[in-house]
Amino acid sequence: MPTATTTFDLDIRLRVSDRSRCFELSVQARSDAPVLALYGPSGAGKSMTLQAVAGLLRPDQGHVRVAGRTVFDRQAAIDVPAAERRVGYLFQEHALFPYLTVRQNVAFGLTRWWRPRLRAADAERVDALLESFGLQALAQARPAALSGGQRQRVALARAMADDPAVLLLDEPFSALNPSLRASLRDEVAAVRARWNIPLLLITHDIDDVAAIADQVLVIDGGQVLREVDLRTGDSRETARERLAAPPPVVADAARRRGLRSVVAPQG
Ligand SMILES: Nc1ncnc2c1ncn2[C@@H]1O[C@H](COP(=O)(O)OP(=O)(O)OP(=O)(O)O)[C@@H](O)[C@H]1O
Repeated sequence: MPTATTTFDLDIRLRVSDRSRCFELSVQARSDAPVLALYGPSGAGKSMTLQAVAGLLRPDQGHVRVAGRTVFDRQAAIDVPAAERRVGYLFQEHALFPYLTVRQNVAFGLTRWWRPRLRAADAERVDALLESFGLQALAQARPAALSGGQRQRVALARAMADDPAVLLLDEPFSALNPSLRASLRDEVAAVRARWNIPLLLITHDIDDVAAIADQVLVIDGGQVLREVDLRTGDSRETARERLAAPPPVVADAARRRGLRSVVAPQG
């Protein structure tokens, strides 16, 4: 059973269809890992899962509990709006507002259309984030004038502005030059440690998983096929081989028994 403060307690069931195709998502997971990764190929259902956690997509059935708080429960008719979930979201392309300065981008989530000026406490937090992310000198710059790494730092600072309980990262490194990826993975890991905030990361890149994940849910066809805990037993290299192995046929049955157990690798 999950504890009252389990970081992620997910039971997300959702069916989407258009005229020619239909996709069923059924993801059940519980985790207290500092960095949880959903790892799988294109079309596996990773983004849908992340969107359901963020409140950008409403499941048909199930529940979403984040840091001990129920933000969605179909049966209990709970559906907390995205803006009130205390979930920071780092988008794939970082999605910075091109006409806003770095400071305005970071502050964006703290302003409202009826209150465009920052409150004093919020302004202090924005300044602290700019300092913490080494962005003070760039505060008045626009995104077009920044490097890929600097843009990621702005996006991370913006995601942290509203004091989230968790951070969701959607393929955070895929838009970056390969030579930057390694250092930015380190940077994300450092941010996580500095702010002591749990991360849920989706990726199709095994190098991301090997570099920063503590626990991995291997997902394909809308289901979790295997769970691997990188903190126990094997070295990261061995775990990497296990993640690359074909999915075990017993995975589905094991998943139904409860995802806290690590499903043994086959082959
Ligand atoms: N309205 C829809 N009707 C039918 N299928 C859909 C619909 N919307 C999304 N899908 C399918 O759902 C599946 C899961 O999509 P999702 O975006 O979650 O995948 P993903 O694992 O994040 O992939 P990627 O890494 O490419 O972003 C995909 O196969 C997608 O084509």
